[in-house]
Amino acid sequence: MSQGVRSFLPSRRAVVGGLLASAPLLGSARAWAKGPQSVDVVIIGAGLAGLNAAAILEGQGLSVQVVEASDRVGGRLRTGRADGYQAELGASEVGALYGRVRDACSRLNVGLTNKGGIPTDFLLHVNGASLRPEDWATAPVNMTRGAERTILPYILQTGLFQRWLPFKDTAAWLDPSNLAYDVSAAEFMRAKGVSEAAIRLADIDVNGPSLESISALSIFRDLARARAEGFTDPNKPQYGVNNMERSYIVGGSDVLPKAMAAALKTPVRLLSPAVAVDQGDDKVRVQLANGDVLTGKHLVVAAPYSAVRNIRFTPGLPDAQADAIAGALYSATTQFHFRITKPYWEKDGLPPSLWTDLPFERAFALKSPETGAIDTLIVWVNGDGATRWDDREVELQSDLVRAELAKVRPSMVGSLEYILGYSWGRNPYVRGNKHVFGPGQVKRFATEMGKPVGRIHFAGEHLRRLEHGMESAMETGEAAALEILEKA
Ligand SMILES: Cc1cc2nc3c(=O)[nH]c(=O)nc-3n(C[C@H](O)[C@H](O)[C@H](O)COP(=O)(O)OP(=O)(O)OC[C@H]3O[C@@H](n4cnc5c(N)ncnc54)[C@H](O)[C@@H]3O)c2cc1C
Repeated sequence: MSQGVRSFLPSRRAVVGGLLASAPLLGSARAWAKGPQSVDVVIIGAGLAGLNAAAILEGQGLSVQVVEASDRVGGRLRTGRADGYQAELGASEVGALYGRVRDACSRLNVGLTNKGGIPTDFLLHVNGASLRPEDWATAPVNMTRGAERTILPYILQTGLFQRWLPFKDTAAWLDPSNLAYDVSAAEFMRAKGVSEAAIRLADIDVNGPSLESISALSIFRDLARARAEGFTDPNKPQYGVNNMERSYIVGGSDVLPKAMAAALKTPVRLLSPAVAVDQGDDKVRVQLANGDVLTGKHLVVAAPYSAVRNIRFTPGLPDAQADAIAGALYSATTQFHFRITKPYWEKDGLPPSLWTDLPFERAFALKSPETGAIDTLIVWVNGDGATRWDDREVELQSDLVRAELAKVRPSMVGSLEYILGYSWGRNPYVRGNKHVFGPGQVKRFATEMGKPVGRIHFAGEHLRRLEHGMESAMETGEAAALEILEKA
């Protein structure tokens, strides 16, 4: 971890620790009531960002009403449960440096475990041929060139960008000297002499719509953060088998946001999408889809900018915020969970997981940490690949996945039972897995897009500075709460 980050974190945590120490955090069980019409702070969105802001503000004696568009709290923490099977459909890995998430777990008696699904080796399926990773460098279907040929396709994207990483400090992505990297990642690769064949393969793993549409600086930002967390080896994939330490929430990721919501004095108002915001001199009015109006002295908008796009602001927001909202780019992600009923890899003698250039992209066969048996297959599609299928229900998409798997790997036929799936691109209140910057967007609005506009404050992972994932949601919720407390 860079010195800059290390020196930053304790002071922030100390401030919030002090605030939370006085917070009455255990609420009683209650029904989801309609709630008050007028409060100190209205918060739009009951993901970790909104819930953390609410906890801090309530802890300081302010009255808070969180409104949530969907029928549940947690946003991108979503645990599916079906037929005795528990599936994380959103966030699951709690990084070693997630101070705020870990702190919230410990205050709310939410358990963490280090036991998660254990990854297994990949079979490659590229340009119509199946092959083992050890045969990749010399395979005729390997169309990459020169030194690229020795880099496994699932390491190409992170491996190359990690080798080129121009900064190690997690905060440096906002340094004006790094704006030269705010260009299309694909263009950046071409300028480095990377072949079109390698760009095509690297695109499969990009956590953004595509390498063409995402800024190289956006990738460098994430890699600098992943590096702080222990992902330092460019020869290993970012997922699976590297040395990053992780924990998982006992009972499922959604246990944490549920506990955070239950600890609030005023229950979260579910099924209440905010549709319009009117800011006056001394208050902000928030109109919900059912016509109800809530009034707050302040507002925290803790919904993804992909959803904030559908909220009308009067007066209109300044250019930086308006541009950031209109241009917000999210990586679609769809997952399909299968129970493995027969060890298909014993039939064909090949590695259990699959990495492919086919529409379903990747299939992770996971070993149970309890039994050691390989019992789960998670098919995970990212970016434009996921968007391509998002015109149909996930159940229909799962039929396509099964048909593709059968073509590539006949031994899988009759060995898998589909349990459940989820498309984040189809969720109208999120529209993707995470926010990324397009070429030129860091320069255009990264430093301005989260600044308060009068009584309106912004939070959510899209405004992350030093952190990522769940921790960034907590970080930005905390920042919005502190902005309001400084004024109150
Ligand atoms: C598949 C997947 C895997 C991930 N894996 C990890 C991981 O392993 N580790 C990690 O740290 N992070 C991971 N993440 C990222 C992490 O989940 C997010 O960074 C974090 O949860 C975002 O929190 P948030 O509060 O900013 O937004 P959200 O969780 O999206 O919450 C925003 C809320 O606002 C609501 N909303 C939207 N519009 C309105 C409206 N008009 N009115 C009222 N409410 C509205 C939404 O319904 C939602 O509940 C993953 C995400 C996904 C999708």
